[in-house]
Amino acid sequence: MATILDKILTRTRTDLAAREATVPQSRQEALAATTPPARDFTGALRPENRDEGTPLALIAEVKRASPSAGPIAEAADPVGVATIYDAAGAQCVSVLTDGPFFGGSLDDLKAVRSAIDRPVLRKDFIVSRYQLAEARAAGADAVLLIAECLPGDELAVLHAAAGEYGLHTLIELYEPENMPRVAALAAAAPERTSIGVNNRDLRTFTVDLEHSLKLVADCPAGVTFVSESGIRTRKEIDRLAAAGVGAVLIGETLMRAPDSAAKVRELVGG
Ligand SMILES: O=P(O)(O)OC[C@@H](O)[C@@H](O)c1c[nH]c2ccccc12
Repeated sequence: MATILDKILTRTRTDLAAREATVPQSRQEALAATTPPARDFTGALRPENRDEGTPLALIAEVKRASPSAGPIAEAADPVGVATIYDAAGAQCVSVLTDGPFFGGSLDDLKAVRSAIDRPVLRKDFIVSRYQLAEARAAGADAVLLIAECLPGDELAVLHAAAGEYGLHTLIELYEPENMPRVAALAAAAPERTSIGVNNRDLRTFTVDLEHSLKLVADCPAGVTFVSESGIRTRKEIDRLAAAGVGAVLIGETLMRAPDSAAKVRELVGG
């Protein structure tokens, strides 16, 4: 049975081919080369760059909709949301740029990047070098690479290519069997790589925080471990922090909060 991830990847490849036919790779490369340097996404998550008493770092996500939740905040203004995250003290901002399944766009990312001074992550399903050039050309400071989407040496190839563009990488995994190759890549480039474990099983959409609590033990020293998805309460965050989780990636809880600044402070405030 085709999982949601299979469906997303099929669509991603179709849309990518269309973009490549309109704006050639060479053009994206040229745009990327003239984009102001990337901000230090990986460094921003480190403990020395957080206020005293903050349990861990926050990557706050701009997310209008998702396959698991349906519409979340379809009319949300990405710049307005990101500005609130920034002012409330999130260390980094993640912007979904997938259109068909998450209602996002590269224009959202561009607008957010120029409105705030925090590092910005392009959250998408990256399967080719073209998308890396495109990310940097749009101003992204970091990209998500998903181990389950990049079998064999594809993950290592794109991770190296991201480095060439000056992009930092958040490497995500769900399947524990992917941890060894993810950990090896991160340990070899800890200044530009973090590891994220998704708590959401993309086959069933079930969320289980225990998933990252189990895998944090396998994170190499000096690499920030990010727990992703389904995080709702300060209690959960304190528990993750106590287990050695260095950062959390939160979308839905913040997007749905009537006062997202207050929610940021409640979740990660000192
Ligand atoms: O909205 P949540 O449950 O807080 O989750 C955020 C983030 O972890 C989730 O959006 C996500 C994690 N990995 C992904 C990969 C692609 C798209 C989205 C995601």
